[in-house]
Amino acid sequence: MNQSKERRILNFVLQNAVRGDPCSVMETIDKYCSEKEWAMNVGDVKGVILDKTVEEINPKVALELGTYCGYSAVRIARLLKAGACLLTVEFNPEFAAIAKQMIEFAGVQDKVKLLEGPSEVIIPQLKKKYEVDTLDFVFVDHWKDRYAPDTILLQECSLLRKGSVLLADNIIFPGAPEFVKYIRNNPRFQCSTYPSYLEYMKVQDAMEKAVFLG
Ligand SMILES: CNc1ncnc2c1ncn2[C@@H]1O[C@H](/C=C/CNC(=O)c2cc(-c3ccc(F)cc3)cc(O)c2O)[C@H](F)[C@H]1O
Ligand SMILES: [Mg+2]
Repeated sequence: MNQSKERRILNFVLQNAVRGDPCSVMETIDKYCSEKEWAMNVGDVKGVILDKTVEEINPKVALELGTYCGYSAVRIARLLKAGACLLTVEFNPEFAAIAKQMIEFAGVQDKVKLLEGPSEVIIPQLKKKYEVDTLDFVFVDHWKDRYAPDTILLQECSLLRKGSVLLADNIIFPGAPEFVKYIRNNPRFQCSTYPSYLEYMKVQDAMEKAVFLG
């Protein structure tokens, strides 16, 4: 049966990127997805906003919702200090398998734990099963209609502490209107919007940063 786009992206990385070099993996994915086949990685433009947010927070424990091919997992993990870790959640087995190989090829596997399953199941397991106390940083990039319910679930599971930072992708395109309405009207979050561009396109997009006030 014919290969998936995600499999083609992984193969292009395995054949063209430098093993153990996260930047090389990111650049190679960006090259493939801007020149050959578009894919929904956060990309090299919004990726700089992600980088700056991660560097500012310097998280010990980070969570990502929606691993996809592992581009942003590699992007985040490369910036994590010794002893810090990224938990990334993906429920599509094919994507999870691809992301696992992508993360290992990039050499960041010691900083990343890929949790295969739906966020609504994994989030309530983070404390007991994955020994998480609270999350310092959450990158939200899965189904857009799940951003708000999962933000509520994170609070219900006491996974946010005063100062925890959420960064949500695609606030403009495809958009996450329920999330924006929820988070900007919620006195427990201090929100800021970062206008940018959709990955690999001259289309406006934005990221929303929301700091939990406790
Ligand atoms: C709901 N719970 C989940 N649990 C675990 N993994 C999940 C869950 N939900 C999804 N996943 C997993 O998270 C990923 C989903 C990413 C969704 N991302 C997008 O749709 C998305 C779309 C565009 C886009 C822009 C222009 C255009 F013309 C068409 C599309 C751009 C973007 O940057 C995006 O992030 C993965 F695929 C899915 O299995
Ligand atoms: Mg996205």
